[in-house]
Amino acid sequence: MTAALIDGNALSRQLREEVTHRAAALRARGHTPGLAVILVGDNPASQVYVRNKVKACHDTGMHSVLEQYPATMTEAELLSRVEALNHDDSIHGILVQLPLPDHIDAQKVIEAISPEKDVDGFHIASAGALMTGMPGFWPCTPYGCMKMLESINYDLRGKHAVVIGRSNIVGKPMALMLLQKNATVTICHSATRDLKAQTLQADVIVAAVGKRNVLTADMVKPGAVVIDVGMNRNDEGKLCGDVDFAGVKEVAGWITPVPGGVGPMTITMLMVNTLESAERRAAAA
Ligand SMILES: NC(=O)C1=CN([C@@H]2O[C@H](COP(=O)(O)OP(=O)(O)OC[C@H]3O[C@@H](n4cnc5c(N)ncnc54)[C@H](OP(=O)(O)O)[C@@H]3O)[C@@H](O)[C@H]2O)C=CC1
Ligand SMILES: Nc1nc(=O)c2c([nH]1)NC[C@@H]1CN(c3ccc(C(=O)N[C@@H](CCC(=O)O)C(=O)O)cc3)C=[N+]21
Repeated sequence: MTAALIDGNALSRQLREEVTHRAAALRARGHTPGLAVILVGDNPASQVYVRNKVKACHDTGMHSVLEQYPATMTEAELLSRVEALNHDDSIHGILVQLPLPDHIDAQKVIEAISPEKDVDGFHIASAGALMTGMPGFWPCTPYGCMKMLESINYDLRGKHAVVIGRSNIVGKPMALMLLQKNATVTICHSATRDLKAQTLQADVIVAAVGKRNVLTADMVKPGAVVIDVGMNRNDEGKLCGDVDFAGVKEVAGWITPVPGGVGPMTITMLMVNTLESAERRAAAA
């Protein structure tokens, strides 16, 4: 058996087309959606990601500003930039690219972003809204994974979902979203004793660890849905996920590739969140 591919590029194209239409409607009413991206330091991977985000804004007819600062920027300087963007009416979403240099407290910077503009969904208010089922921005990566499940009409009710990883930006919100759709959810992490015993029970597996080959074919129940969030480099320097794709695709029912899976969906959901922020703002104006 060979798994069906869930194509993040194709699904992104489809969703971005809808975003483009809704952004045009807002522009026509004088409310151009705007995203501000702040990058501190010169991490080459971060530079690629932020450029992709700015390009996605351009492609969907949204306004974007990219603010780049040297790694020597102080925390106080960064907080004052965030504060200025909180009050900038042309900006509906603020994203501070992570990781930040060690001398800056990332959580403090995230909490400085106005929750109305927290399109990353990292603010404590956004996390609380997700946990309690209140309206708020959902973190883009797990939100994109949910859209991928939706795209195959997957009914999560009563299914067993295993999330590997418990970070605040991927694993934990992923588990909450699956729970909200009535899955039975298990969260695994570095202290989990027998990962394979857990994943073999799963109808849906989300791997969000950051290590190659965390999930191999012997760990997957035939027909399961496998979503690979990981972004790693293999020995040849090529991008790869947490899943042994070649092996697992022979067992799984559906699988997401890396590249071309969750990565592009993350950027797409950032566009969706920014658009919705602008729509809310326009409705209140
Ligand atoms: N596609 C995309 O758009 C995005 C991709 N990513 C990628 O996803 C991956 C995860 O990111 P992120 O959540 O930020 O990473 P973190 O490093 O914050 O979290 C990794 C998690 O994996 C757990 N873990 C580590 N080793 C094991 C193991 N052997 N078995 C089970 N669990 C383990 C850790 O456990 P513990 O808590 O106990 O330490 C932790 O909870 C990375 O590769 C990252 O690059 C991230 C964001 C967006
Ligand atoms: N405040 C903040 N918000 C984030 O959302 C955020 C962040 N910081 N820091 C880093 C992680 C990582 N991340 C990715 C987004 C897209 C791809 C992506 O588009 N990947 C392409 C390949 C890109 C390439 O070729 O390198 C793919 O998978 O097909 C990857 C990773 C967002 N993150």
